[in-house]
Amino acid sequence: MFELTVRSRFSAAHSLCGYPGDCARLHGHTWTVEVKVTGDKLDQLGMLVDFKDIKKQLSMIIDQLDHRFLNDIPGFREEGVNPTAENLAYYIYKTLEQAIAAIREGIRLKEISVWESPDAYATYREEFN
Ligand SMILES: Nc1nc2c(c(=O)[nH]1)N=C([C@H](O)[C@H](O)COP(=O)(O)OP(=O)(O)OP(=O)(O)O)CN2
Ligand SMILES: [Zn+2]
Repeated sequence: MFELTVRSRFSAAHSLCGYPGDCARLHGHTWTVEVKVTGDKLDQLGMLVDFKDIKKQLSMIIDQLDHRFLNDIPGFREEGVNPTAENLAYYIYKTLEQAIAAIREGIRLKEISVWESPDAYATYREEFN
């Protein structure tokens, strides 16, 4: 099994409704997003999948989040979901899942991690048999 990892960053504000402290107020982070992709077979170039193809998918979702108020993004606002690191990891996973699998047969999105700061991050993954 091979595993590829690509990271990117974006800046965005959020507030955590109902949070018993400062994080309920408007504030921002430089978020880091990490994508992990797995699969068994390399292509004729010796790649599981071109990093560029993963970066392209990641940059599309990053463009939708960068310099935004995350609470206003559909998926958070409409559902009344707080844009925590956990919920962002889930949101990005669900947004990228199909597009990553479509890059090449036999590869799949393993997990998404989202850092709020260099010291704190959340990961979402789905278990497959
Ligand atoms: N499980 C989670 N806990 C917290 C989240 C989260 O998304 N998931 N988010 C927050 C707030 O967004 C908060 O801004 C982050 O707080 P913290 O990690 O403490 O980061 P700071 O930059 O404020 O660091 P300090 O060391 O506290 O100054 C809170 N919890
Ligand atoms: Zn925060």
